[in-house]
Amino acid sequence: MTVRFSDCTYRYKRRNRPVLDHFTYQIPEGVTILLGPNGAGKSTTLKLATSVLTPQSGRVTYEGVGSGERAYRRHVSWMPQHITAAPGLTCREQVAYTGWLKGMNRTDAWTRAREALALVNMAENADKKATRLSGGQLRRLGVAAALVHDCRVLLLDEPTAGMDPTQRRVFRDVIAAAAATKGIRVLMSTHDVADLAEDADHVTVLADGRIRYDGGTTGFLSQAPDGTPTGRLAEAAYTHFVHSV
Ligand SMILES: Nc1ncnc2c1ncn2[C@@H]1O[C@H](COP(=O)(O)OP(=O)(O)OP(=O)(O)O)[C@@H](O)[C@H]1O
Repeated sequence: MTVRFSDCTYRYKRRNRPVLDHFTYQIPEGVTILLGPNGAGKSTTLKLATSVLTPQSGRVTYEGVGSGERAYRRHVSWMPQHITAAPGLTCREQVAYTGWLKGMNRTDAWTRAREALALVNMAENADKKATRLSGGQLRRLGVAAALVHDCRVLLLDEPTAGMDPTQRRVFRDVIAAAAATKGIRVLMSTHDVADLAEDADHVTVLADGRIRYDGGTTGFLSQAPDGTPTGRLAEAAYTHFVHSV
């Protein structure tokens, strides 16, 4: 049960070339990182999957439900790039409020907000004002808000941008644990090739709107040239797929 792109073409207004041209893809199981150079089409792909954009031709579906339908958004959730702390609300209130906006009743939203915060290691901050969180904590609050209802697919567009290495590690551990606990699929774009590829289950590399690699992390790393130092395998494999095809 996943999000599928079937023969999708998307072109921005006033651009001759489509960003995605007859693009077919499905979000794999577990945690997938979406890599690609600037302008490759990662954000466009994620925006189509979130239903913010609609393809001019082709379809984006979850189990046959089109991305424009209300039911689609029950299964597919996303974290915005910029999380805003709601003034005056505690973390639990902010997450519960999101649940309520998504159609949950107040009691369920309140209970599930506590569970979602625990899932992202924020239980101890439940009663803290959201405006007092650090940047890394605020993104985890964003993940809790995205997970407050029972979604099956979670989309994240460069969620670790601007984080320091420690925050990045905490964040991706949280995502991996949440994905495993809830059995959801996660698609996460990133430029942090070096330290993320080794943690993901799956890697998709996009360049010029085309998929250059879509497979397991081990297969991805194995494409690094012989003799590449261990710490640089992901970067070397990425360079191979982006520049040699
Ligand atoms: N609103 C828009 N209007 C016109 N062109 C756009 C718009 N948004 C993106 N583009 C163009 O579409 C192409 C793909 O952009 P997209 O943001 O999907 O790439 P990306 O892989 O996410 O890039 P980055 O890594 O820089 O965020 C780029 O050439 C970009 O300039």
